[in-house]
Amino acid sequence: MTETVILKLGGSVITDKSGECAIDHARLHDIAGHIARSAPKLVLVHGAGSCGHPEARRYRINDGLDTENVPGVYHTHAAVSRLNAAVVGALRDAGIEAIGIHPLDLALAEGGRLASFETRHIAEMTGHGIVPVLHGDVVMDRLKGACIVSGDQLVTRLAVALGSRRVGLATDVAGVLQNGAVVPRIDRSIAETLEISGSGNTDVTGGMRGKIRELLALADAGTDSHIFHVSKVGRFLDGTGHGGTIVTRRGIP
Ligand SMILES: Nc1ncnc2c1ncn2[C@@H]1O[C@H](COP(=O)(O)OP(=O)(O)OP(=O)(O)O)[C@@H](O)[C@H]1O
Ligand SMILES: C=C(C)CCOP(=O)(O)O
Repeated sequence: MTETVILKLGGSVITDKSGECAIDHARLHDIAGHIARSAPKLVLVHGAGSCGHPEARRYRINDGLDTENVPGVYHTHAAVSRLNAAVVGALRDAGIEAIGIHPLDLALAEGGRLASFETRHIAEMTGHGIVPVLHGDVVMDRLKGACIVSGDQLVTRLAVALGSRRVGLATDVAGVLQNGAVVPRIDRSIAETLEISGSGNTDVTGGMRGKIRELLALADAGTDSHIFHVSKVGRFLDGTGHGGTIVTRRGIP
């Protein structure tokens, strides 16, 4: 059986993160072309960038719901759903049988972590050549009312649920950087020695630090993952070198 590839497109690479829901349609067109050419069995996840992070921050979604911020559930979800429609549209224009899936509809969190997340229909879809396109989202939370679940958290959950061993995250940097140079492999002990911080733009899910936390947990569960510059999506899909970082459980061999 063909292996399922999980690819996350960072919000920073499909939107202009300094603006307000500024979608980079040219970039989406380019990425869709790479996916169409390599035609993997694929689950796509994307981040929110400027379509969701500004709303999540404005309505303080990660503080939990109170009497003031309930409308933020709608506004945050609407913003990232707009981006999801654009991603699905670009893929479909490239001839890919893509369909949008919204975590708000099928997930429940507890204290910011996914407590339940239905994935069986996603496996069915990939078996029929459909590319499900999920995204970081606002999700109802049994302890906080609501929270933001990042695309990075979804990636790790999907990889475990679908048994995927090919997990890639395309972002706006060449990989995890130390003094401007890519660190080719990191495990938990190496990560502790690096300066890994948040994003330079509005980001409520921890930027690169949040990403590495999720991916180290995935590595602990036995699956390595790859972080690379978005210009290397085609190379990741083809299995050729992407020049980025591999997050792994093992140290440098
Ligand atoms: N050591 C580091 N190496 C690389 N990037 C780092 C590092 N520390 C912090 N960063 C920041 O992390 C950013 C990437 O994380 P970010 O969350 O913005 O990416 P994304 O996944 O593309 O976006 P989104 O969360 O919207 O999906 C980089 O642009 C950089 O500013
Ligand atoms: C802010 C929202 C709605 C989702 C965040 O997902 P991420 O961009 O993958 O961190």
